[in-house]
Amino acid sequence: MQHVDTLIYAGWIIPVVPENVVYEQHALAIQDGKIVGLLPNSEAVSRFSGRITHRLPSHVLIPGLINTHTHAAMSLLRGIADDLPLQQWLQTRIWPVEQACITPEFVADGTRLAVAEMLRSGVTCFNDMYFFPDVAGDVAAEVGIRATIGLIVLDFPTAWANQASEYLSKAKDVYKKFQHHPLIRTAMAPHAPYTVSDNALQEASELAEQFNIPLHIHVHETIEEVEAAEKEFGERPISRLHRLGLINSRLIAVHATQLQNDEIKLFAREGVKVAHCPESNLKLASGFCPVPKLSRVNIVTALGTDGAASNNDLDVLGEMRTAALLAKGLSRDASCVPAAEALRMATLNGAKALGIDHITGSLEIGKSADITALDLNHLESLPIYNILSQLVYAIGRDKVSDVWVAGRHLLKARVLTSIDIHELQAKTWLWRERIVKILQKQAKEAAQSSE
Ligand SMILES: CSC[C@H]1O[C@@H](n2cnc3c(O)ncnc32)[C@H](O)[C@@H]1O
Ligand SMILES: [Zn+2]
Repeated sequence: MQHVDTLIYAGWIIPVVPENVVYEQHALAIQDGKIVGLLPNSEAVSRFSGRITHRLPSHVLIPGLINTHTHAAMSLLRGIADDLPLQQWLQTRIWPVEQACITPEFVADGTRLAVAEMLRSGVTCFNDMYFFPDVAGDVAAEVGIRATIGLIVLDFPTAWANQASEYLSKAKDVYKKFQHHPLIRTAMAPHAPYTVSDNALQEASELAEQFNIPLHIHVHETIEEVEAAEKEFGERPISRLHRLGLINSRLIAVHATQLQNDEIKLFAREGVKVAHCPESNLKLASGFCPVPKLSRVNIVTALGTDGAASNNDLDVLGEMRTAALLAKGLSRDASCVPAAEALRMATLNGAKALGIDHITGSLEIGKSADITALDLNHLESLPIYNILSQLVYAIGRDKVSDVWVAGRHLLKARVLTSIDIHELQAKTWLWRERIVKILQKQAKEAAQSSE
């Protein structure tokens, strides 16, 4: 009999690795934050005794979901600008507000709000890109969620830095700050080809190489982005990134809605990973990432929500469903992105994109106990013939009951254990008041300048 920290008896376990396997009546044993046993309940009873034991007979355990692209703190901007295309949304609505309200406090409170939402949606890891990445990393560490924090680079001044050289020097500091943290990693995060110069892109790429971390960038998000680059530089952004040395296996290409066949071949050859954000792309009418073509050539495609100001939620379970339905609808092939592939995109592929698939992304012995439990004993999720079908096509994030990150129970029967939600709600209401004032002032100024 082996004594372990936690033993979870479950109705079903979908480990993701091996592929297309569903274990019924199985248990997970956890010691020191890692999975040390995955075996039938009947055997677990005599092999393990848990200091804490959970009996979840109507639940399915899956690897914690991974949000491969978000701007966490933008949760505080949810709903301030809807029904606009990307550039209008960014330039006329989002950037002016960000210019007026971004502070370390905004990022701390916004990131905590996002983390609370993500944990309650079954997300155990997120890949962030936002101002004050040091603060976002501190919040993630304090709550106990796994995160890759984007070391942002832009070519214009913001509250975080004044010019590319300052962004790059702060990137080094933030990288060092989290270098040895067990849950927090970093990635270089130049915002997009249209906001970062050749020099800064190259330097960001060199730092990614030096630090051995991913490089995360919005690219080919819309046809307008590609056409503007062709007009201005006579070159498509991916070709420019290739010329500058950024097209390699560290690259997480976010959105990638405009891909020619030669670009897909290039991505496949170089091992580029794609972060597909179907709901943000739909809402901003940005276009469609060619997921079936990418999977045909084995490009790792993961899922992201983007920020809550363009999505407008951080629901990766919802993205799985949208990704599967969108791929089928666009290809007119119902077999495209089957449920198991959608789940792999939201788990293992996210871990692969972030270079942490040796740690997380599947429920395997030796990996971190990053686990999401969903309770299926509800009218909306019965009867159960096919658990994967239920997970991807039928249920919503409200069925997420429990979440563990590195064995730590962060969501217990839908209650967050490391966030004071009353304080968080109060702070969010205060931010709403401040942001409404900013919006009113900006609307007044816009009206005056158009008179
Ligand atoms: C450098 S901090 C991140 C920066 O990105 C902006 N942003 C949010 N969503 C998108 C998107 O879909 N495409 C491009 N840029 C986006 C965000 O507002 C911050 O300014
Ligand atoms: Zn984004």
